Amino acid sequence: MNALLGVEKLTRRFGGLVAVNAVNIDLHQGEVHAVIGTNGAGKSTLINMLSGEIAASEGCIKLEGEEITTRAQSRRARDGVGRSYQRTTIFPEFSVHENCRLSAQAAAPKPWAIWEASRRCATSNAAAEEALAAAGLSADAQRIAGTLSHGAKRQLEVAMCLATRPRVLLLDEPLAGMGAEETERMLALLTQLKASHAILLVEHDMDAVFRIADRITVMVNGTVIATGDPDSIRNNVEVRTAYLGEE
Ligand SMILES: Nc1ncnc2c1ncn2[C@@H]1O[C@H](COP(=O)(O)OP(=O)(O)OP(=O)(O)O)[C@@H](O)[C@H]1O
Repeated sequence: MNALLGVEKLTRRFGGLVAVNAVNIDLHQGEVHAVIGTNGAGKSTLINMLSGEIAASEGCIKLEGEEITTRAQSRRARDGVGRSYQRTTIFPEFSVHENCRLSAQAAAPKPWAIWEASRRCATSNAAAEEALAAAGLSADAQRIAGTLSHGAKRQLEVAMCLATRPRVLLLDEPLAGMGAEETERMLALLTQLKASHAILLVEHDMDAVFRIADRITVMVNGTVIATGDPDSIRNNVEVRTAYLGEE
């Protein structure tokens, strides 16, 4: 099966530091592909290059076989690459629904075309409602976003990403700071979403990663040292030594 998002030899340098070094990674619809690694391994830099937030120094990114390496972030979002952030990015004074609608509108082909506002609004409203339903937040649509629990805020971020109708979801630590129950809810959501999306998951919660991931890529100092299913990664001697801290 062809990758929805394919990455070849992707590299990013910051001055003399090679933060991401010739990384190859394939994301397929129907799979949660987790990227793990110690602090500073290059995981966020990798996501930032895939979403178009920062430019690659070298290498190639293809969406359904078409090269998008130098495409602007806004265009990538329209083309189906959606992302969530490590830190909460919601507007706390706005309702849950408004947060999603704004996200949908920002990803619309002409977000600045105010003379088309009502038509755009209808489209964005529909996208927001669909996204809230998918994320299990419909009942909270009219709540002020800032009053949600931490876990529900992270779910809202995923919903905001879904409101842009992506095919690829790039999720940067969606479980950070969550309690056990919130974690379960998010894992159930990701399991449901993978049927129709390719998901890249950067996450420090190893129990969750090994439970939910179909494929795991391990990075150390910018370089991929292993990729495989959870069992092969668990039993990989290099990974156990370099990352899981075993001799
Ligand atoms: N804008 C930047 N300028 C200079 N160096 C940077 C920049 N962004 C990241 N780095 C460096 O690149 C390396 C990789 O950082 P990155 O944030 O991608 O790691 P990470 O695996 O996401 O870490 P964490 O798990 O702590 O979030 C680190 O050494 C970091 O200090």
